[in-house]
Amino acid sequence: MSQLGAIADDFTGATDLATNLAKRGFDVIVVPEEGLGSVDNDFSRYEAVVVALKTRTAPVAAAVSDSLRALEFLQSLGCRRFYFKYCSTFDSTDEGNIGPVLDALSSRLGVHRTVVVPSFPDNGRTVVDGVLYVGGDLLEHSSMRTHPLTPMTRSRVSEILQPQTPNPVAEIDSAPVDAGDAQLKIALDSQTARYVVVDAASNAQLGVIARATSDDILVSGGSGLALGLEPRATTTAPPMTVTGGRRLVLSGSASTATRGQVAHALTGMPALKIDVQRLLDDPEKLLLESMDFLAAQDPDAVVLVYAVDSLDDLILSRELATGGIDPAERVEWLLARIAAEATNPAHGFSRIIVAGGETSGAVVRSLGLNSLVIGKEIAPGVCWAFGTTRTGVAVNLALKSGNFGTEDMFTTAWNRLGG
Ligand SMILES: Nc1ncnc2c1ncn2[C@@H]1O[C@H](COP(=O)(O)OP(=O)(O)OP(=O)(O)O)[C@@H](O)[C@H]1O
Ligand SMILES: O=C(O)[C@@H](O)C(=O)CO
Repeated sequence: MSQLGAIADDFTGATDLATNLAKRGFDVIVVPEEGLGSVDNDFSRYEAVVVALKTRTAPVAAAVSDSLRALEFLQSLGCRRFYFKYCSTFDSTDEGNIGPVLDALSSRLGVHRTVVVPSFPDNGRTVVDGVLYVGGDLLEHSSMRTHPLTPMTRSRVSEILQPQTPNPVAEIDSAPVDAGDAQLKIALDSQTARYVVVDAASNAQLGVIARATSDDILVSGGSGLALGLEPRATTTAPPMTVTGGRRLVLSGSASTATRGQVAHALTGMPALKIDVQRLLDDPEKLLLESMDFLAAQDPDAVVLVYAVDSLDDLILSRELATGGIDPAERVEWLLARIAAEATNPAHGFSRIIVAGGETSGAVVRSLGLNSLVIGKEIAPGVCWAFGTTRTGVAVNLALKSGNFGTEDMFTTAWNRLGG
């Protein structure tokens, strides 16, 4: 069987998908965009390769060209089946990139029909009658409505995707899914639309969709669809390397779950909140002060640097944003620079949890990681990973999507790392 090649539109999404592939027994590696040209790596032993891009909120042309470059890389490895991973809450406005990237990938691959399956029931994301729910609430009534970058104000997946593509988007409800994979395949094969949103509210239904599309060259969705793939024989992959350096949490996420995790961590963890006004005024000075703060903490403590503990922080940032400087970019810049400085042996941090997809992309870019080996699952869609920075420092990272993970995750995830 040839390798599965996946393209994820953000970094936490890539490790989310890799977590679920590993759960199905796949020996899987995540390759950040910077690693695509790396000649040092041999990815041939992996059963699945997930390319991590930072294209979710990129300009459309850049998202398309990066995705095609990732596809060419995966084809050069010999992959013949592809999985385009986007967010289980879609995270894409009318100007968004999911439609254009699907158009580009399917045209390049000569594919006439691709399923659209955002469901991830283990994290409460389900599609019923074409409508996306988050923990039982309509997507448009969930916290995604106020997301700083990709506010979701509709819930019907076809209505979100259709404005992004000239190709028709159809829907298949749960009846053919519940009739089993042969019936679903007939229903899919009778579609003339290029994209077909398929209902799924359980892992059993995702299993049916995965079997019905097992011959498809291209599938698309959240990471949940991977939980439906046929399990592989137990992997013979060596265990992930565990480092022993200092521990850090970098949170640039404003999501509801992250704010709960920050509040929980603040009850016992040394913490530094980013002062956005000072970040806009003198970013280099704030970086220096942040590093002084880290250096002053007990080396055995987990240290937290965070951007948001209340939605009021985002309102304040909007008020402060002047002169074309984007506070969100500045926050990403600061957290990424802190990660790079903190992993310098002089500071000694090598175990880091990063909260937020965009934030994770900025941090992984800044560290210059060429690949991420996947370790133990921490929570649905979140795992430990291992990589080596461009300066040769071995690090363990957990990249956490904004709304994933238990409230005590910043304190307890370390227990899953072992070592
Ligand atoms: N105080 C702030 N003011 C303005 N922007 C901020 C502030 N704090 C964080 N941000 C920005 O908000 C964005 C949060 O996006 P990110 O993807 O990292 O988290 P998320 O949306 O919660 O996670 P996910 O995409 O995984 O659901 C980042 O660009 C971050 O820099
Ligand atoms: O699919 C999800 O919900 C996550 O992997 C994600 O992409 C959030 O950024």
